[in-house]
Amino acid sequence: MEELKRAVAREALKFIEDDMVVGLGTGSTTAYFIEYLGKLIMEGELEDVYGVPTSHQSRLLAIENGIPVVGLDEVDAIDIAVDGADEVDPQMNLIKGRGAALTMEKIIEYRAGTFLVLVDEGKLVERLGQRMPVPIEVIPAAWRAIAEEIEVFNAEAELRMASKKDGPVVTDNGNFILDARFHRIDDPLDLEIELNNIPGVVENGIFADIADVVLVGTKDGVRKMER
Ligand SMILES: O=C[C@H](O)[C@H](O)[C@H](O)COP(=O)(O)O
Repeated sequence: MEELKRAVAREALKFIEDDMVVGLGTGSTTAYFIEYLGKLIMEGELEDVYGVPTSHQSRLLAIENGIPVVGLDEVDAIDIAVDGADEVDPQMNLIKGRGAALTMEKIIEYRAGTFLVLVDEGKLVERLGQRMPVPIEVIPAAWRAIAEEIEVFNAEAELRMASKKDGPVVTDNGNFILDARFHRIDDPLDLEIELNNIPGVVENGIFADIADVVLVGTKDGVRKMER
């Protein structure tokens, strides 16, 4: 599994050129990409490349690996964003947010000229929600009211609890995460919009219609899905 992640991360380097501003995703797959990108920059193979992190994790990793980091409000545009995903359907709609970084990820990836997704073949599903719940970032005071409201969508939502801290996971933005299991997601784009209409929802982990290229690591090599 780790080898498949490394393979897609290496392949993603082919999309990076001098003078690019690169959105740096969050998670274990992107961590390899950040490591390899840093190496190319440090060796002088790539020049004037800047990274815009999507989380504390990617910011720390970028600094550690020698990638110059800038904030979203310091750049005119993002040329490409590179990130992992938790599920990918045949239309390249995604579920993201296992690492609770979905809000900043979506803000940056929505604005990128190209959004490149890196997954292993185990993440491919026929229908979103088949394996993973949809993470929803919520304002803390509203978590219970939103969890109840989500039942209208034929789903059960659970407050995500932390493992190395007592109590709930707190996102980089100071909010809580609800993990919502939907019985069936027929229209990802529609559900993404509907969930964001609930007051107190900051963002949700359905990324419909924004991925441009998906690199899939398989035992037989890296496969490319494209719009
Ligand atoms: O919040 C986390 C992100 O959406 C990750 O990009 C996603 O969970 C994939 O992570 P990994 O590459 O570790 O499977």
